Amino acid sequence: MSILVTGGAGYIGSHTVQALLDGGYNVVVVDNLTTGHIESINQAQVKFYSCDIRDKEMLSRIMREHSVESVIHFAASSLVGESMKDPAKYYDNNVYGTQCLLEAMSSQNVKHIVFSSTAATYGNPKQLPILETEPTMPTNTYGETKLTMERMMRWFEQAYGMTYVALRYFNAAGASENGAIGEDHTPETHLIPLVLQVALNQREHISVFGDDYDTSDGTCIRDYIHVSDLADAHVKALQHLQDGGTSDVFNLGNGNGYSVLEIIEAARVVTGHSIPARMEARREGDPAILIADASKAREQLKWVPQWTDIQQIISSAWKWHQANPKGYANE
Ligand SMILES: NC(=O)c1ccc[n+]([C@@H]2O[C@H](COP(=O)([O-])OP(=O)(O)OC[C@H]3O[C@@H](n4cnc5c(N)ncnc54)[C@H](O)[C@@H]3O)[C@@H](O)[C@H]2O)c1
Ligand SMILES: O=c1ccn([C@@H]2O[C@H](COP(=O)(O)OP(=O)(O)O[C@H]3O[C@H](CO)[C@H](O)[C@H](O)[C@H]3O)[C@@H](O)[C@H]2O)c(=O)[nH]1
Repeated sequence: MSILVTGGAGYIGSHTVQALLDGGYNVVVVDNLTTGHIESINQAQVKFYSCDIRDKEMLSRIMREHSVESVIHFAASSLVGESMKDPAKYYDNNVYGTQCLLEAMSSQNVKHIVFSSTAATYGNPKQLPILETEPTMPTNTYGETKLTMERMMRWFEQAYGMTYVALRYFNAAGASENGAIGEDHTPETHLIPLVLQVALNQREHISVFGDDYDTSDGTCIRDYIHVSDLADAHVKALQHLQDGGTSDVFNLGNGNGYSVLEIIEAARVVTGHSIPARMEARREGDPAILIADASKAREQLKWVPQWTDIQQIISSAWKWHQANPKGYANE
């Protein structure tokens, strides 16, 4: 029996693959390598297929050949800004891609799926910190497609009986403790790696997208969660389903909000670099504040994040970026 990981060569996927291997699982990865890196996969331990999730036939064949029992589904397009400019790409890759995956699963009688959802499903929340019961009103196409994917799973469960866990994560950050894998996106759009590129003198300054939000310092507030804690939550969610647990939705975050300016300041302390910042216009689709209440995952999945300090999280990313200033291209 194997676990199929879609998008397993990506940032969060590769860390989860490592956590699954550490947990003794057989792992099969499918990834079309649009944003992922083959170097992030240990091919001696993992069966890797260069495959697009929209290729239903190939997915079905892989599931059959490897007696796939459950799926962990990361493969998606996931940039808020891009999703506002190219919504068709997001409906095609995220919604249609997930439909193909679920159809392949039902054709092969694969029973469980753990799925990457996002805080972007909430939009601008009315209550903070955000509980899973908060209304979902996405402010961007990316969040809308993720919500559609969640709903699709609910209907597929009713029709075909497969159970799912949707993990709504907040902002992933950091790198593996042993320094083997980390975040490498081209182009990079995420705040922490961009700030660290300034510290590496690869960029002259960090742009701050809007300082006129209704927050303490006017910049957006996010809840940053370490990628290894996310990986651990996936293994726990998988075990929940394998143990007969019901389908559910869980937030994954630390419950602490940091503004863009606070992240830049924390990175100055970690790196010792002045990290010049320049105020710019708002980025389309950005909600002002996203902070998780993840007590449900703590209680029901027994998930306990280990990386709760923002300087620790940034230090872990800094270690990776210093050792791999060009990402996986270094190797
Ligand atoms: N990074 C975050 O802060 C964050 C927060 C919330 C949710 N998420 C979600 O987590 C998941 C992983 O995010 P990430 O930051 O690791 O992204 P990533 O881009 O590093 O990883 C995505 C992987 O999926 C692959 N992929 C994309 N489309 C594919 C397709 N059609 N067929 C096969 N493979 C495909 C890519 O090549 C890549 O390896 C995404 O679904 C994202 O929406 C990320
Ligand atoms: O150069 C930059 C980059 C980002 N930001 C700001 O920093 C904050 C964080 O932005 P990121 O791009 O790092 O992350 P997002 O909050 O946009 O999105 C991330 O977290 C979301 C959930 O909260 C989604 O799931 C998504 O996949 C993931 O990219 C935002 O306010 C953004 O406007 C800047 O000011 N300057």
